[in-house]
Amino acid sequence: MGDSAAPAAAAGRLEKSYFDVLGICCPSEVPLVEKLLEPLAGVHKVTVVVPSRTVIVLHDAAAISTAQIVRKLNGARLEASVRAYGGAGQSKVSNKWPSPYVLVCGVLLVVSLFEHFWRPLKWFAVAGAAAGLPPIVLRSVAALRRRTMDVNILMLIAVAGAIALKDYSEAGFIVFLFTIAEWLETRACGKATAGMSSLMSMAPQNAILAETGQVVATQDAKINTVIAVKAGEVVPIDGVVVDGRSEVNESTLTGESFPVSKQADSQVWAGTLNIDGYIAMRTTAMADNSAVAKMARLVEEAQNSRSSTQRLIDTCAKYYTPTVIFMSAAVAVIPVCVRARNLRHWFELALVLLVSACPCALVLSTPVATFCALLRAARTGLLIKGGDVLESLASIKVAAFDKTGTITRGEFSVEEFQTVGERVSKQQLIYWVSSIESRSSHPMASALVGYAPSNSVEPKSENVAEFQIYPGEGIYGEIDGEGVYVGNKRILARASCQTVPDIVEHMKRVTIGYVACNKELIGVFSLSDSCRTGSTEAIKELRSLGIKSVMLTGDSTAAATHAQNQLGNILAEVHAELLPEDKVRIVDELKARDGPTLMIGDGMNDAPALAKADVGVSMGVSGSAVAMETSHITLMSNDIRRIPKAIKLVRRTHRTIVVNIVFSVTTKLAIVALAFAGHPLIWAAVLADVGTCLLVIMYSMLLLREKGSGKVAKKCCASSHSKKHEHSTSHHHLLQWSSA
Ligand SMILES: Nc1ncnc2c1ncn2[C@@H]1O[C@H](COP(=O)(O)OP(=O)(O)OP(=O)(O)O)[C@@H](O)[C@H]1O
Ligand SMILES: [Mg+2]
Ligand SMILES: [Zn+2]
Repeated sequence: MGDSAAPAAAAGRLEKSYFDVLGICCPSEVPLVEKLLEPLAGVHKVTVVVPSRTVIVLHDAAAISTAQIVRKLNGARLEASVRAYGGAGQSKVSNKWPSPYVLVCGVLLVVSLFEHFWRPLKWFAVAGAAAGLPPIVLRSVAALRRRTMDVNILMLIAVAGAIALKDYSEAGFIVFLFTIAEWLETRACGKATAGMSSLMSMAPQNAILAETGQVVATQDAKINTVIAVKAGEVVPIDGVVVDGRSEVNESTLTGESFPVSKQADSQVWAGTLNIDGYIAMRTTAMADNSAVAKMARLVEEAQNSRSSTQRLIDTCAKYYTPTVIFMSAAVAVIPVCVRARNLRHWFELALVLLVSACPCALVLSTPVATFCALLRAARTGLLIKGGDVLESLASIKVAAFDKTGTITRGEFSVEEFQTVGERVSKQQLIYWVSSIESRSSHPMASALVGYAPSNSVEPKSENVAEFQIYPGEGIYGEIDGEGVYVGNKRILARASCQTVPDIVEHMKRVTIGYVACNKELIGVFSLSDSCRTGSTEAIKELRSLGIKSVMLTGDSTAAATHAQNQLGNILAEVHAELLPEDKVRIVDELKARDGPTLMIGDGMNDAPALAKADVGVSMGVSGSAVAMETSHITLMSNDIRRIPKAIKLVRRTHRTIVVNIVFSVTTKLAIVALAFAGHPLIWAAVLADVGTCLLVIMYSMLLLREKGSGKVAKKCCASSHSKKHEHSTSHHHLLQWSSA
């Protein structure tokens, strides 16, 4: 909400409000809602999310209030209500029973079934139809006033036609089927809506100030406010712990339910649960900008980016309805003009065609499935940014992984640290390196900064001047009046340093860093990192899905090969010593050679490659906002096993959509074919229309259900144990440098 408000602040306060609109039963109501709201003064943008029956309105709060919008929608019998930020979904619960209209209609219809015993009972069917009609009539009138054709009007014509043909029980059945199916659809969609709103209401609405104990609205809390979170409470805003320690369950964000321990300086996220212990935390974002709020916004916006399949369907539907209505009119009128025999038959055929003009099941086939898949993915800690991404993800052939921070943990430890030559003492070298590195956010930097205190050195980033980053090489900074370069072999060339040392055998497994000053090598260090738990599993699973995995890294060939060995040589290709632009080039080559390519990176200097790939996945909830926005998918947890899972989910979604489309098209065709073949059954046409709609929704909902879940084996990759062993032995070696 805050985001969208910012640019238009001058035009008054723009607000994004959510409305639950139960009356949206068919995509054909979308234009109705748009036509209703868009002309209103103060309304800037209207978004209709059919699967969750939500209308999102961007409006100027000063010019038009939410109450006015609700009144407008309810004027068209759309059963709208405001959804409060946080407190969503209650209105859905009241839908346990169908409306009294439907119930009365049903009872009267059952009574009329006994007309064979007593003829006058047939009038009960008419009464039943009349009982169920009022909501349909009111909505038809509303639609007519807006000059939009909608399903209510089609149904009304069908009922009128059936009565004109003196087919009273048919009329009653049409009304009953239509209204009961509508209720069932609402109920079915309720689950999806509830899931969506639980995503939006994960963070509590109030926060407690740590100093005064005062309760304030989360939305009003400023950045750098210290708030208190007691055991059992949900963290209201993103922030950093300043005091206390506790275990936090982050499953709402990451989908992983094991507790994460937090102490001073740990980051905590809004929407996560403080299990035990009291923490005081300093907020680092406004409530609207917390990771969870962004996540909810992204899922909701994903609705707007329609896949190509859906665009195709929408275009077809646009021509389909008028064509069929025109045909139906022709079938009704022409026989009358040519004085054909059996006018009744032609009239029935016309009515069947008319009812079949509603393409709702086909139009719903993609968005409901997409919606459920996006929601399901979000619940397991995977933010997918649009329906179109689902489609590309389903056809991925190659997965390119960044190494540091993606396949490996990105948590380096300093193995060895040595001076070269006599220019500086080890203490001074550590001081220089750690101070310069404290300006960098590279995963290696934090290891080097953390190495200083253990050698009784305090890094001073304020003493560094002219700091510079050379992507894929290293960094430069001036300290104590000296220009110091830290980085890989490439940085030595930049530092015009002649001496390139040989590397001894045991060093070939690790990442080596060089320190140069005044065209001279003054130090070397080695860092090691280990593979993430589950990297091997993830890559194996991808292979079983027919997807080839490759590694793209800026690190040395030695370190890359070592990681490949740790993984048991399951990567099809390893490319090392790459600059960010090399990664882009290789992604391009992979796309041309092997097909649709997925790129997974930690988003820092991988951003161009992520953007180039067909699907870019960025890692981590802590990833910068930019990374989250440029990638197509954000992995909220760092578990890359979510990738093969996501691919399975989207492939399943793809199958669901195909089934939906085939099913809804064939039923419609069958009914029309049957009618032309001499069996124009109006009630069957209505049943086919509302029934397929309902089945499409329910079938898509199955995507929300877990399939063989909850069994994420917490297996450690076997090689990580042997790796630890190697570390301890390598400490005993001394570096032998053959520098001149
Ligand atoms: N701040 C830094 N301090 C020391 N060395 C650095 C620093 N930044 C980069 N380097 C060196 O440059 C190399 C390439 O860096 P780059 O960020 O492109 O890749 P990476 O993130 O280490 O690896 P990957 O591409 O697998 O994520 C690193 O392996 C490291 O040797
Ligand atoms: Mg990286
Ligand atoms: Zn329909």
